[in-house]
Amino acid sequence: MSRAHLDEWQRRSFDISSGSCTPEQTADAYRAHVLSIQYAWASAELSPAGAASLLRTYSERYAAVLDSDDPRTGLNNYAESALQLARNQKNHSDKWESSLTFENVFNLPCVQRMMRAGSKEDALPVDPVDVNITVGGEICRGGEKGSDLFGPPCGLKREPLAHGPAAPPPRAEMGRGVSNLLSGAAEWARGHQGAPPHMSLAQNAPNVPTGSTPMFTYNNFSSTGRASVSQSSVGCTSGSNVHNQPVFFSSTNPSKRKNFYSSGTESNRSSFPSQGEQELRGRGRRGEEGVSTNFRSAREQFIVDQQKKHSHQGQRGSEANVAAITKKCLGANRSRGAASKFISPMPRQEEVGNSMENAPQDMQPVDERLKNFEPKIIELIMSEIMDHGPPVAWDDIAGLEFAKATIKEIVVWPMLRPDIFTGLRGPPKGILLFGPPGTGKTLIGKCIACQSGATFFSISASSLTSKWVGEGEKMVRALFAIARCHQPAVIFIDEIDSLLSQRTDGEHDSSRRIKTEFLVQLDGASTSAEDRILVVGATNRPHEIDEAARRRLAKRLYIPLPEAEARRQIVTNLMSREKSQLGPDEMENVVQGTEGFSGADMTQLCREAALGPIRSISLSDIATISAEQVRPILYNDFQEALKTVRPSVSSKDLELFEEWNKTFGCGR
Ligand SMILES: Nc1ncnc2c1ncn2[C@@H]1O[C@H](COP(=O)(O)OP(=O)(O)OP(=O)(O)O)[C@@H](O)[C@H]1O
Ligand SMILES: [Mg+2]
Repeated sequence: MSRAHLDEWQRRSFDISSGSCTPEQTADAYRAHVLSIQYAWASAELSPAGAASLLRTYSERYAAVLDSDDPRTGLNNYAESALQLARNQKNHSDKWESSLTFENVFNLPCVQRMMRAGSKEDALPVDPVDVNITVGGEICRGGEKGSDLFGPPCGLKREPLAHGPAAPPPRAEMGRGVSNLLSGAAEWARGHQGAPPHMSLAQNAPNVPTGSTPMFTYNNFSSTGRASVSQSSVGCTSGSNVHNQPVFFSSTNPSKRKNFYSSGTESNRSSFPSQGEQELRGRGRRGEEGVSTNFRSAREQFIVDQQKKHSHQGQRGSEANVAAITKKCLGANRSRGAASKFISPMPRQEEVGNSMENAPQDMQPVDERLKNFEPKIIELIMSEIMDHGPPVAWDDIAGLEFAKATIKEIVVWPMLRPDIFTGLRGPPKGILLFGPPGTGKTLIGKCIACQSGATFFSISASSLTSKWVGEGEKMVRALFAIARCHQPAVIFIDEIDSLLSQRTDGEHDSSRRIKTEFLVQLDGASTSAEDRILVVGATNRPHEIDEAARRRLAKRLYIPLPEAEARRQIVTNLMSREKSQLGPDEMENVVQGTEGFSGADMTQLCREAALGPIRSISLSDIATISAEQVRPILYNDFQEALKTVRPSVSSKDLELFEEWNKTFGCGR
């Protein structure tokens, strides 16, 4: 060990053995010893055996200081010290002071209302019953039974129920906090309005009209069971509003806890509506009262669905409206991410109401052929899958002359002159664009969308397959049905391999059904010969496509890597939009140097080269330099870019595509 290390070691050893150090200092010294040993061992200043022995010794001593129960020599009381420190810290809430005082709390409208209600023996004009509890058929009131659980609000006088109206409690007794005051006032008021004999626990200014039935009753509730009931999710069948808030219940006896949830006489139960009904009624009431409810449990939804199923035809329109209002995102336009807002798949109560009244007529399915489809599916396809995107012209696609000519022949002309393209000249129902990644398949799809004049449905396979079980087939059926209503139509399915991959034994049933449905639709079994619907699929994994699907996608066009001329065109196109100086020879060199590049690789190369002029600016100038002062893109930038941008398609992959093209492709 070096001399400096030894000095340090010595000093710490004295510290430890002197006996005058605090446990913290001793622990620090041991810890420092351990680190020094680790360091010396790592830098080979100590033999492994020596290091191991020292480490063991000092780690044990260090641990002994940490774990010691003796507050004088050990650190085990560190938590206490930490708490002590934390206690001394002021936080924001310490500075907060309530603006409510004993005086002004009586001026609050709700308190005034309660006090008026109490004195008039009227029903309380305040909101809901939050807790209705029968205890063994007796009246259980705070302070009389289970006072710990349903204890009286602090400082409130209790009046027996049998007593007539009494004066409001004195102010001085109500002064221990607003919540106590409110619940206390409610409790007090309850005593004067002839509450039913089964009910006597009110936390939130309850209002229980005579004859109301509690949702839960408790027969065996013991006064010794300690529990705190804040506000409860239990409701009553009266017209009261119900707040869904938790019951916090802790009983020393588990059977009591069970009784809390399950007890209730048969007669009680038989007179109750089912819980589901109650929940629905409760929610219906909430809807009437304008309290928005975003959440529905699966059970509630099931009940609603059942009701819908059995209701009359007129409901269909309202469902359409619901779907129209509940705009969900699917397919390419769906925005995702942490910041994107969650959209519930269910319509909110108020939306249902509004939609029935306000939705325009055109939101409803107009075509007879669509009447068997759920409006929400129709709306999804109509609003999200039809996609026109940014304009792309045929000239924007470099090379690929054969593919472009074929597509024009199949897609564009028949759309323009359906009268000529009949019989044997009729266009195929499906075409497949296949080839290595980044060669322009999706670009062609966008171009068809802009140039064909047809209604264009751009749908990603995932938006069909990721739907709930059973929805996928419906989506496919609806897609074709809608396309039929909007002829001429092109259905473009990017990455079609994920939808129509070969069927295997182990695959999920739902994806198999989607595939089958798609094949049926593609086959035209449910479409007539006159239908002008073209399916265009694009894939870079053609060998994964099911043979049945392959047959139906009759025109299979290979979209190869761009040839020299096409590469030149891509660079020329992109450079024409920038400030660049590339002589003909230099251009030729770039073209020759990019053999095997895809269209996407070429684009990437140009982007990289375009950064060259920026990189040549010094850091101090970058903030101030004007756009005109940035030098043009030069051949040198391409040379530099070529050092980092590599072709993304391997020659082995290329062979596979060529092979597949020879076997199944329709090119020359
Ligand atoms: N022939 C081309 N002409 C002009 N640009 C092209 C061409 N091919 C590719 N590109 C460029 O590459 C980008 C990617 O192309 P595109 O998305 O169409 O590839 P793709 O064949 O669909 O790839 P993938 O199989 O991976 O989906 C395009 O946005 C375009 O900038
Ligand atoms: Mg693509």
